[in-house]
Amino acid sequence: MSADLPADGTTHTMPEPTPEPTPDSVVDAAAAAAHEPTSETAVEARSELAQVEPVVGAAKPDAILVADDVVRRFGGMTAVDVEHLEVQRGAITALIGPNGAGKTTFFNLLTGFDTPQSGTWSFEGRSLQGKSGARVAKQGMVRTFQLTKALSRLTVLQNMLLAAPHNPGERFWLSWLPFTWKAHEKAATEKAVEILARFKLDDKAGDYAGSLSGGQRKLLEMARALMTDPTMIMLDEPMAGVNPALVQSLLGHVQALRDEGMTVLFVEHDMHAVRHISDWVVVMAEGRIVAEGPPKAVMTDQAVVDAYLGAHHDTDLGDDSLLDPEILARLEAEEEKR
Ligand SMILES: Nc1ncnc2c1ncn2[C@@H]1O[C@H](COP(=O)(O)OP(=O)(O)OP(=O)(O)O)[C@@H](O)[C@H]1O
Repeated sequence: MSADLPADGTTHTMPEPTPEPTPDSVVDAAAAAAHEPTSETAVEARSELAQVEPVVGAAKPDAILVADDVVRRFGGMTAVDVEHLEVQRGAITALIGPNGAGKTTFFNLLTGFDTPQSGTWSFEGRSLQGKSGARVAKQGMVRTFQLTKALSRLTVLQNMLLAAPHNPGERFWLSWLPFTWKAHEKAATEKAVEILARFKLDDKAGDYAGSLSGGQRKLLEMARALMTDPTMIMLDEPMAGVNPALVQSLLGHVQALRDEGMTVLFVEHDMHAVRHISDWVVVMAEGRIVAEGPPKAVMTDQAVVDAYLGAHHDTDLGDDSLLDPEILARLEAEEEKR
């Protein structure tokens, strides 16, 4: 992780232009949204989750992340009080809830960017308690960061290289051996360009990250995380501030990660972004998990409706107008198949 990243996991964003929808982004979205699972893990995860009872704290057949009694208080206020959560391997799990529900705090705790008053949690059977964000990432659980001011002054490629693991240039004694870091830099650059191409950002490699549109920044955040070949990717509000045309493309990219066998957990407060792509939805309100289950079941759960309506009366539980009708039809057809 870069020293430029804030230690407390907070984020800073710069004002950004809203890009016009382009035919390319829509075509790209259509291709991505039509993506069918290609990994056995993803197919298995789906069918295993279909057998799980949608109750809070439900055991998962193949849990990759397990959290118990995680409590975080700020002064007298309890921001997070999660009794038990299991996240299924190979699936997309959405952590949703109204503003102030404790999602970001819980996310920061799990990824080593904040410390709870109590609690235990483990990833692939190994405890993550007390481990720093960098150690958590080394174990294969990698989170995205919103572009900080410092990172936006670097080029897209420099951002990617900063995220590369085991950069020998960072180690004093290795920095004296040019052949070591040159070979590493070459390999890292090739990998970065390959990942950027996947997100159609390769032609932006030399541009300042701060010049990217909202949607392109989100893609760069995902691309950076992939530099470490994670087993599980944790996305921090992947759709926030993104132009509707690119939302579809982003959803497709998130699905593609899952369909290649990665486990995805993402935090989002907007329901519409969640219901078409998630295999499982976990809902937080006032620090606690109030519901979990498949998207359809969760959206009609009274505790969820109450939590959202209690937090803001004008919350829209699913604005499909953000989705292109053709993409929406495909997503709905996929949902039906599940
Ligand atoms: N560093 C902090 N100091 C004091 N209170 C905090 C701190 N961080 C979060 N909180 C409080 O904890 C509660 C949960 O906040 P959190 O940001 O985790 O919610 P959230 O569900 O992510 O909300 P949003 O969707 O608005 O981002 C809120 O009441 C918030 O004000």
